[in-house]
Amino acid sequence: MSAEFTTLAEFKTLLAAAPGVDQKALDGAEERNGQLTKPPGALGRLEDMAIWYAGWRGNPRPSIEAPQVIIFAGNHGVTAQGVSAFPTEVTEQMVLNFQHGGAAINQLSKAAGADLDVIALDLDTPTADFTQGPAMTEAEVVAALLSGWTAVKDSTDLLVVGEMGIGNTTSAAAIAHALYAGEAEEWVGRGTGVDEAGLATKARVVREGVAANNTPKGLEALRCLGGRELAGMVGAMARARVLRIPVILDGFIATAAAATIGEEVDDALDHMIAGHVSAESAHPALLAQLGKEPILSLNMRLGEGSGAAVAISILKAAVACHSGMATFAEAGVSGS
Ligand SMILES: O=C(O)c1ccc[n+]([C@@H]2O[C@H](COP(=O)([O-])O)[C@@H](O)[C@H]2O)c1
Ligand SMILES: Cc1cc2nc[nH]c2cc1C
Repeated sequence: MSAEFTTLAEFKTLLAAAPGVDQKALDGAEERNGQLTKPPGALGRLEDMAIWYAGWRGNPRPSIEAPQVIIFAGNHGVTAQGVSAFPTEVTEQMVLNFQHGGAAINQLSKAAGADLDVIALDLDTPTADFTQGPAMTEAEVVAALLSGWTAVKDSTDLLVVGEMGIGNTTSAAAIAHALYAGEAEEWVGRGTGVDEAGLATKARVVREGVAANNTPKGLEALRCLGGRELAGMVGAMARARVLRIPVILDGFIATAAAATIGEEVDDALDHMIAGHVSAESAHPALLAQLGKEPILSLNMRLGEGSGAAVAISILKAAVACHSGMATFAEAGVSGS
């Protein structure tokens, strides 16, 4: 199959043409929700989640049978500046760990009944240090977007995209600073566990990176300040939109990646729900920018799609109630 897009402009055009929510299914799900054997609203946000899911699947009474978790891995030239508590080689070592089934995401995917795919993106060729200019060329970012685009299975009915990339909380902070201004200090956090000096270095690097790239916006922020694994996630999120597959967002890095397409196409994030708020200090502010309320708050800061993978079970519970419960009429229960 020839590549479906070869430039960022073509990618944006595909994303902008992707379908919206199925209003008929959404209305049908609302109506069904009102008939289920519970006081109105008694299942709280589970009700909203199930209706949202039904709308995107185009089915007022859906089920979740085939969740897919995809982890993208990439290396970052900006690590040369000393922005992470761990060395770059950990990215590749953790990819092997994912492949051997030894990481948290292996257990969390299994527990959620999800398939797990791991995609390592040119780990031997880190992106350029973005304090010196763009992290990626257009060809590089398009190649990573395509990896994500083609990784989503047609049969998937719920998608989690996660990442592994030493240094990528600095990339995500730089994207957030470029998109939403504020001070660099507000967007940096401890990542894998840097000390005070590391935090100050991260703020300097973010400030310099945003200035060196002339405060890029949208997909240019992804190209100039992101990394291959962020672009892989964006490609998969966009493909999911085309296939009407709902997406659960993971932590700080996944949310920053999503924000870049939110800037390009108004409603591009409507098929995405925030799985959790991570312990990375700027994640709450980033979620607020996107108007997303997280499902979980568990003080996690692992990445790998881990927080979103835990949230799969919550969404499954919501959809199971919505589609499996009896109505008042079916159960012979008196209404209010
Ligand atoms: O998902 C998050 O919110 C998150 C917060 C802190 C760290 N991480 C993970 O840690 C790595 C990046 O941390 P760092 O310190 O190298 O920038 C990367 O592999 C992420 O998956 C992830
Ligand atoms: C060990 C380790 C595991 C990770 N998983 C995601 N990011 C990570 C960073 C480190 C350092």
